[in-house]
Amino acid sequence: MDKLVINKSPALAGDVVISGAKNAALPLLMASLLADTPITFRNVPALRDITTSVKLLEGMGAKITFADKNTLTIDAHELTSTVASYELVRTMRASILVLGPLLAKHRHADVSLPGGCAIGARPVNLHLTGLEQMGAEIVVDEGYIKASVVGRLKGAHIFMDIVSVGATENLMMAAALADGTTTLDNAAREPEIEDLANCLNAMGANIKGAGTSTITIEGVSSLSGCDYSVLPDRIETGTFLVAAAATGGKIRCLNAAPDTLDAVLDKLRKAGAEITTTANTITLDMHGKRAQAVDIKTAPHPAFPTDMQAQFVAMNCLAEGTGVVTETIFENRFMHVPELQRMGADIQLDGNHAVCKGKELLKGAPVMATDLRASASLVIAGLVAEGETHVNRIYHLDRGYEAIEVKLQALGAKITREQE
Ligand SMILES: CC(=O)N[C@H]1[C@@H](OP(=O)(O)OP(=O)(O)OC[C@H]2O[C@@H](n3ccc(=O)[nH]c3=O)[C@H](O)[C@@H]2O)O[C@H](CO)[C@@H](O)[C@@H]1O
Ligand SMILES: C=C(OP(=O)(O)O)C(=O)O
Repeated sequence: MDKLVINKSPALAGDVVISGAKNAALPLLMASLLADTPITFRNVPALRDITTSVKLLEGMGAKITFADKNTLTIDAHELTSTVASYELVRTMRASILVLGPLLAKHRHADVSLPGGCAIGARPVNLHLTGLEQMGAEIVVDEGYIKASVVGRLKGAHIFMDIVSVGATENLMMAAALADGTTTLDNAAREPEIEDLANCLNAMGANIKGAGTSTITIEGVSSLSGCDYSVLPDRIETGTFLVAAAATGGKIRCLNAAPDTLDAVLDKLRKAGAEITTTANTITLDMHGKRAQAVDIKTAPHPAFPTDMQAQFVAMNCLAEGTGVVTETIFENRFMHVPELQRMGADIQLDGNHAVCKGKELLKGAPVMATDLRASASLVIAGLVAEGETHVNRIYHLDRGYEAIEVKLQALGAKITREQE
């Protein structure tokens, strides 16, 4: 397995081109299962999770061709199987998103239960009860969700008592081909939900209200392919901005979507960054200053995203003052804290709060992380720590960041990828 070797780096400077969003691309790829004709996706990030999704869809009989590393065409109108096996699902939880489309189009699906992961238990009860409300018969047997429906799924009024990105996406895709109208209440409002709705509408669906907490889907009898460009990755963007802020740098993110990052940009401004935006660029300038520690509380969009929490913890560790970081989405999302402590960070964990006292100095160390954003936070810490940091087991980082070391090198970071 590869590792990243990082040395204390100068203030990051220059331009970085943002990739398409992992969390938009994954549901979009699964939505191709609904289409009767080929669908082309552009701005698809070259990531391990995309490779896994391609394997998953190909395993079901979909034909997939790449025009280049970020453009692919999927023809999934004829499938040979409706099974998503444990081997693939366990490496990527978003595989659960094949359930709604398979059920809606092919009327049955066997999808491995994703199981827990490093950041929490992550149950899928809302996905299942929503589909049951639409008429699906679901049993969980030998670790598999075995779902079927006689005839078409039926539109339903579904209230979700927890805001869930994945459940909203799965149910929206299922409802697109259902018979009648579905209303999703207390729906997630993440930009990736809007991106999926936009693509489904381009395929012929009739979805209104995506991006608000009530989504109405008028089912249609068939969907066709289209040509769709994936939304820019707001979490990748935020990660580069925080890396620049932690190093006192000045960077410009190109091909970004500033509108999707309000809560993150607000916190960066509070940390002392000067931020300017155009329609698709974000410039951050710390004017060489050390960041101020900031308080963060994660919550569903449009509040502060849990996927940016770890990166801000890393920044707070070297900032001026004390920042209290509160995680409200996942019960175990402080895996980066013990590793940052090994680098000398002063962080006190108290339930779902991490109290980060900024220090003048962190020291490089061998570290590793068991989830994606925790790994990103260790990379940021490595850029500002004295000496050498080895971020081991970067499997997770490769799930969600396209060529992170290449993009950081171009900004002046001292980072290389080596064999462990
Ligand atoms: C591929 C993708 O888009 N992943 C994102 C998605 O994950 P994902 O869609 O898995 O996250 P959810 O929004 O579903 O999870 C939010 C909370 O709801 C709970 N829950 C969820 C479903 C359910 O049936 N029952 C239930 O209790 C979860 O355990 C969690 O505590 O949103 C998360 C929250 O913004 C992000 O961190 C992930 O990066
Ligand atoms: C938690 C994340 O992803 P996933 O839902 O794919 O595990 C993430 O992107 O930070």
